[in-house]
Amino acid sequence: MIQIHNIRKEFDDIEAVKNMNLTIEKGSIYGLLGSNGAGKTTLLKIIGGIYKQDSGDVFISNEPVFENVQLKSRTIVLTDSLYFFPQSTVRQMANFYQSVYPLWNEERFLQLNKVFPISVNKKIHRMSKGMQRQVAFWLSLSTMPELMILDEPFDGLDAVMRQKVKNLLIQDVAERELTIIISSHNLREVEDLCDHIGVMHQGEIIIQKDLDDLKSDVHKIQVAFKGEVPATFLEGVDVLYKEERGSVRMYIVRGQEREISAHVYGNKPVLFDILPLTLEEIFIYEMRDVGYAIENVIV
Ligand SMILES: Nc1ncnc2c1ncn2[C@@H]1O[C@H](COP(=O)(O)OP(=O)(O)OP(=O)(O)O)[C@@H](O)[C@H]1O
Repeated sequence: MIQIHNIRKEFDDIEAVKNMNLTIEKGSIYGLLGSNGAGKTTLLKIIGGIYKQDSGDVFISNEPVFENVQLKSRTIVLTDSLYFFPQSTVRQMANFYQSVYPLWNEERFLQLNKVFPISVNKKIHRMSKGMQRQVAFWLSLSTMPELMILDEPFDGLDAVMRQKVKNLLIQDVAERELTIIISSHNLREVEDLCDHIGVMHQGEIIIQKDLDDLKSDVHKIQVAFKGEVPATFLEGVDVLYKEERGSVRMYIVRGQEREISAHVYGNKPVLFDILPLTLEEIFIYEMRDVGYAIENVIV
């Protein structure tokens, strides 16, 4: 389990992470979303022990994270900039990982060559961006990590390879309780992978929920009434966003489907439809609710 208590991190005069509290259960896949500059990478680097927080505590399995060599040997942090030794081949990098990560699994490394069809003798710097990312996953998964921290991890991978990597990650979560924290702007990707979601904005977590609960808590409704919208209708709904298309109104509302439907029917609509939202839509509307302009996002 990862426990974060009241952490803060400042760069010069920017408060990148503000008084944050967060708990991530072992074996879960936690999706960290947020606007540009929200503080996601900073938070991930603090959890990965790369940055030290200015105040507060971070514990993984009850151990403090920063400068904890034991924990680092069971943690993989994959960011958008990958690092390999200059001129090294896959085999040479694998030998290095083997010397640093005590749980290195050579058998798995050899087996994964079927998933990542790259010669172990090939020099990594001569590979394409996507192939280098494949090598990063190949090496990372062979270290048998307990925690993987992934910042925009699928950039450069083709659709087939993305699916293969996702399957490997899910398999490790199911079979050996790997914990994954993943930050991505590709919300569709996060939607099929994650079980928990945290949304960051200006250094704070503004929403944190089980993904299924999050999706069952926000709905899109289309409704039309004979004449004006009844005041009693508007009083009983928590509206995140509204749009008018002639006499049909579209509302994004918070609440459970059954209660919303009962409330709308009570106001005698001439037309009513209720739909679930995608994670991408929920993100856009929730961000609007905290003042992040989306006028140009909705078309
Ligand atoms: N090394 C650094 N030095 C100074 N300021 C930094 C540094 N790293 C991050 N920041 C600042 O901290 C804030 C949070 O940045 P961070 O990279 O954590 O955001 P992010 O949510 O990952 O953004 P994005 O989605 O754009 O990648 C930003 O204002 C950024 O300019």
